Amino acid sequence: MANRNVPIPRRQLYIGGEWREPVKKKRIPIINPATEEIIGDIPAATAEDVDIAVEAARKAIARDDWGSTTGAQRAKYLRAIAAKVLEKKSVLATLESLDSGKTLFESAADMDDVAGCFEYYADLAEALDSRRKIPVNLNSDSFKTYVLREPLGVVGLITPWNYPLLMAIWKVAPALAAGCAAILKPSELASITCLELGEICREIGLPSGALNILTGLGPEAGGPLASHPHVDKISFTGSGPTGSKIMTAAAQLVKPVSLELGGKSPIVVFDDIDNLDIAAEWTLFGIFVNTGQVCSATSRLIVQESIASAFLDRLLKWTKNIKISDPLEEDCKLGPVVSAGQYEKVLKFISNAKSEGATILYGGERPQHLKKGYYVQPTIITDVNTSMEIWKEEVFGPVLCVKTFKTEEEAIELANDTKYGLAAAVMSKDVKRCERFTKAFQSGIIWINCSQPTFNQLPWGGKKRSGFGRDLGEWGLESFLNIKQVTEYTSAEPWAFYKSPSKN
Ligand SMILES: NC(=O)C1=CN([C@@H]2O[C@H](COP(=O)(O)OP(=O)(O)OC[C@H]3O[C@@H](n4cnc5c(N)ncnc54)[C@H](O)[C@@H]3O)[C@@H](O)[C@H]2O)C=CC1
Ligand SMILES: C[N+](C)(C)CCCC(=O)O
Ligand code: NA
Repeated sequence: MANRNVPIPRRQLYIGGEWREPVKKKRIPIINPATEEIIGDIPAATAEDVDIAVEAARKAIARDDWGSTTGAQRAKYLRAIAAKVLEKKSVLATLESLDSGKTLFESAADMDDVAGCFEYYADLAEALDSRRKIPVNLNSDSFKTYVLREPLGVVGLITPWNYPLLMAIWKVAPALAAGCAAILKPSELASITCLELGEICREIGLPSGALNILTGLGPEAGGPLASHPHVDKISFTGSGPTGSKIMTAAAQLVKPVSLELGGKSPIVVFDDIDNLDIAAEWTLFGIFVNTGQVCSATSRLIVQESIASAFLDRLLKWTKNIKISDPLEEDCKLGPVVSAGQYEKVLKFISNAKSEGATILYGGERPQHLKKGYYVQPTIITDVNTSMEIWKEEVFGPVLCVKTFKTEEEAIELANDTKYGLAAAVMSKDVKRCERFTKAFQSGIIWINCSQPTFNQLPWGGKKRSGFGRDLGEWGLESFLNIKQVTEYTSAEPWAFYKSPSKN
């Protein structure tokens, strides 16, 4: 087992390049979901701190050392952060696991992804220098013009607990690459690694105020950020109801938002697959990785009737093989869910499914061998119909529900039978069929013969109730840029729209 005695640093808010005690001096306990113990605390920002942070961010933009940087200069900062993340990888990964319950293997992989994301946006920041000013030919003798891409300004980044540092970095890295000044508000359920990012920024000498980190409760710290008149954009990842509140607050000021809001994504498995085990493993990974707390989790298995019983049989064998333990234990593949609230919520979804007439084929309870911690067995639910809660609502836990189909048309209808539209997966060796599904799926992310692999280069986001806007790729950078057209009258002749008074 990894060292669980990694000390939890006691931090303050990171504002204007310094650690600063919250104005109201409040703190929130940190709970380790594997032990239910309080292992430290984080500062709790309120509206007063949001004001100070917004001011620090505005100053950063007004100062040459941040506001006048080239993309190449910002790329140096981003690469320095990436290098520090890798240098501190083992401590950061342990802290992430202690805070969120994520397996140590996954936390370590997240830290690699965090560093990779900073490096990717460092490249894009450099490329921005040559694409900052785009000439546009007007075919006009009287006008010349160009289009500028500039930083949008001060941006608020409100992020969830399921990938505490990684989800923050998906927004922080492009915001800094674009030249914005950012205020990050991570989730109160898992903020440790985001505060450590503050220490990294201090160590590498990121200009003060370019990134500010305000931990605290959603309504108390996130709310004032979303409604702040001097915050130019909010980028949010989290639940639908909170996304809707943020959009409502932002709408009062016509502040742009981008929202990434979970889903109930389908995985469709056809009987033409060559290898049941390969398909079974992807299906499992799609719902049990990170204990199912993934917005893009493929939580609805739609399997062709002809192979359903053989496939479920295989799924069960693989599921029974999943090691459930303290996330710091060697080879742990399923840790606890993040909090007591999430634990209750997941178990309630399971009991509601039972009372609505579904069958708990496997799991559904807390594992017998773990007396403490917010553990839930990997759970597979069958005899599901489309009016049940378990078919319709996002569980955000290790719970897969299963339906069978006969025809391709039926499979498409079931796949799209959801208010969400984040991701969708199809498993088939028929290339044409996979193309038909790619077109038919109503979502932003399509996986063919896999589920969940994610790349920095590719746009991440959904449609329908899964939100709008895209993180990652060039789209993630665009969302932090303002597009400015510059038009110049170059003719020596008068405009001659009005009658000239000198001709009276
Ligand atoms: N799509 C996704 O990636 C995620 C989905 N969820 C789903 O949401 C459920 C609730 O989890 P929560 O942690 O409560 O998610 P949440 O959506 O409430 O929290 C996400 C972020 O929003 C902040 N926030 C909360 N209320 C706010 C407000 N009024 N104004 C501004 N910011 C606010 C939170 O502090 C956190 O930083 C989960 O059970 C899960 O089903 C949760 C986290 C991530
Ligand atoms: C694809 N993965 C698992 C790396 C990240 C999913 C991000 C999310 O839950 O929003
Ligand atoms: Na925690």
